[in-house]
Amino acid sequence: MTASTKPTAPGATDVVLEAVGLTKHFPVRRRPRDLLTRTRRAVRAVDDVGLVLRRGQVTAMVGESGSGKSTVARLLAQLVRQTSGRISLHGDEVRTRGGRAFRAYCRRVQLVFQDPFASLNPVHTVRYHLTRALRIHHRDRDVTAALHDLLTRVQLTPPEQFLAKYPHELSGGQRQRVAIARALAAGPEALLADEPVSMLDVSIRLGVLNLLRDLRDRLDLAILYITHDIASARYFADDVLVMYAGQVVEGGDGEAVTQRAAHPYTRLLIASAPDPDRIAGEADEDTAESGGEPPSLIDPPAGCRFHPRCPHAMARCRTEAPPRLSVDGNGSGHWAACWLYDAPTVAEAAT
Ligand SMILES: Nc1ncnc2c1ncn2[C@@H]1O[C@H](COP(=O)(O)OP(=O)(O)OP(=O)(O)O)[C@@H](O)[C@H]1O
Repeated sequence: MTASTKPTAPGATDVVLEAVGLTKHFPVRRRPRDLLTRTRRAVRAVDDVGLVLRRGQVTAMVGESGSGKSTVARLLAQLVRQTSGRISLHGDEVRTRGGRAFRAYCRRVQLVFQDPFASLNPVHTVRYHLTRALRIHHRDRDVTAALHDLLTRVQLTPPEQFLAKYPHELSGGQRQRVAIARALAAGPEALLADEPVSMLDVSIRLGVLNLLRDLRDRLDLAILYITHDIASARYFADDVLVMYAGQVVEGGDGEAVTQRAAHPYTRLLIASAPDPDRIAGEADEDTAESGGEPPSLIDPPAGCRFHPRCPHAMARCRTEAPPRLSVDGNGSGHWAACWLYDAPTVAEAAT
C-alpha cells in the first residue's frame, strides 16, 4: 500500500511550508569525451524530495554527509533555484524570484547556518547585526525594545551586556544564539536550522537545542532541523525524515522512525550512532553486513540507491525505485521507500 502523502493530524491548516518533487541537479563541467558523446553530467544532489513543515513542530532531516540535506535547506531558503518541483508557503507556490511576494517569503522562511562564526561579520557588533536585520524587515519597530526582546528570547541576558560585543568576544554557543536572534528579527514562521549544533562543544549543544524547542513552543515556529546525528533527532524532533543519496527514504513521527526504524539504511544509521547502552562490538544482525560507501550522485545506482549496501536487496531493488510504502498499514503515516514493505514483492521473494 502506498502511504498517503496528505498531512495527518494536526490538520492541513497547520502546514506552513511544503515541498513537492523538489529536485536539484548541479551540472558538472564536461570532460573532452563528454563533448564527443554530447553527454551532460550532473550531481543529482536532491531528487524528488517531498516534505511538510507544520506550525509548532520540529521536523528533523537526518542523513550522512553528502546526502543532500544542506541543498534542501538552501532550496527552501531560495538561495539556489530548484531544477524542478515546487515549494509553497501556506499553499502559495513561490514562482518568481524578486517582487513583493518573494521578499515576504524570504522574511518568513529563515535559515540558520552551521557555522555561526562564518555567518556573523567579525567587524560588526551584535547590535549592528540585529539592528540591520530589524531595519530590513520591520522599519517601523522601536529598535531598542526589539533588540532587548530578541536577546532575551535567545537567553542572552542581560541584553545590554551583549549588544556591544563582537563575534570573537562570544563563545560558540553565544554566537549561534546571536545568529538565531538575527533570524528571529525577520519575524519568521519557518526556521531552517542546518546542523545548528554540530560545530559547538558537546557540552553546550543541548542548551541550543533546548532553545530551539522553546522557540518552537513559544513562537509556534515550524522548524526544519538538519543533522547527521539521529540521536539528537530522537531527542528533539516531532517528525523525522531520513535522506540517502539525494532522496528521502523514510519518514514518520520521531518516535516511530527512531525506535522502530523500517528502512535498512535508517537501521544502519542507528547502528552506527554511538549508543552508551549498546555493548561495544555488538551489532544489529540486520546492519552487520551493510558496509560500503554512499554512491556517486553523478551516476547513482539504478532502482533503490541503497541496494548495493543493503543486506536485504532483492532482484527488484536493482531495477525499480521503490515508492513510499506504509510500514505498519495502520495509517500512522510511518513510511519507507523500500520494497520490503510491498506485500506482493515479499510474498514472491518467499516462494
Ligand atoms: N554548488 C554545488 N555544485 C556542485 N555540487 C554540489 C554543490 N552543492 C552541493 N553539491 C553536491 O551535492 C551533494 C549534496 O551536498 P549537500 O551539501 O547538500 O549534502 P549534505 O547532506 O548537507 O552534506 P554535509 O552534511 O556534508 O553538508 C554533494 O555531493 C555535494 O558535493
